[in-house]
Amino acid sequence: MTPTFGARLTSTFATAGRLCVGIDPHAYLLGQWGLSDDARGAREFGLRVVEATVGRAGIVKPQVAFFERHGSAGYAALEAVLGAARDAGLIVIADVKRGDVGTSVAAYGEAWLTPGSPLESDAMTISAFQGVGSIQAPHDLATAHGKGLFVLAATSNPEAATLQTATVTAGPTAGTSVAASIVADVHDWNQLETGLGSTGVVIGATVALGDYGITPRSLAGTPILAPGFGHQGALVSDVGTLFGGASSGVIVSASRSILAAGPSGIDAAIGAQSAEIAGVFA
Ligand SMILES: O=C(O)c1cc(=O)[nH]c(=O)n1[C@@H]1O[C@H](COP(=O)(O)O)[C@@H](O)[C@H]1O
Repeated sequence: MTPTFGARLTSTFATAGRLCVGIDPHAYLLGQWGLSDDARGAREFGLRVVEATVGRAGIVKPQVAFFERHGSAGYAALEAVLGAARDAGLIVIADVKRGDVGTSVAAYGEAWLTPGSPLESDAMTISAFQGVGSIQAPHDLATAHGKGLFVLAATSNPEAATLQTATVTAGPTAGTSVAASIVADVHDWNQLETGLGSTGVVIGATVALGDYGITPRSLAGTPILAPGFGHQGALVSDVGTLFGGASSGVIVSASRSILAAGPSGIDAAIGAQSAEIAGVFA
């Protein structure tokens, strides 16, 4: 039987740690790396990051936007990077942040989570701001194939707080914040699994859970993709303060702070970041 995504994540935490290396080929980074700002540059950049991650961390997160900038050639580059990462045994989280009415988001799920699809990944980021019910089809598809979802809840960008702390006025989660409501619905899904579930949430390491009314207990069994470390200012040493009892589900995600090391320094940068995280979680 195919292992669940939650089970794969649990064993990756044990064997390779919980660093997620973001693959974000910003134009300025391609320049710093001596690469062209085109699909070929993005491909070489992505493949080099994958190579550097193998043996030093277990998870990568290609940010699809930086490949999409280059059109269809960028997508071909992305396919090569996704394939190389999956062939190397890394967990690949496609950072696509898709969201739409259910029938359309179902097709997004098929694109990123169907085994054998050109863009096959192990998990995708997804938006439930059209209602958690709108992502039921990708959830079911993910479950069927041992894949995962990471649902945006409390994102790292400061301008998101006004909307994400707004109060839900109807339904079973009435009275909670939008972010806490999403966390609660995801928690319900994960109760159907034992151990770490396969549906995660995205909670920025730059936010305070209390400001959103999110309790560590409501995150039990839910993987947490936590971007915001490094360039956006969050410190790995603060994980315990930020996530408390929910820390065991945290994936520490960083992109620019690692990628800025350049092609010759990236191996050491990933190794050092992994070691720091291992020290904090020891
Ligand atoms: O889903 C994400 O990964 C994400 C969610 C969020 O709330 N904030 C956030 O920064 N991200 C992504 O995480 C990465 C952060 O990059 P750095 O700030 O360079 O580490 C980018 O690819 C963002 O798109």
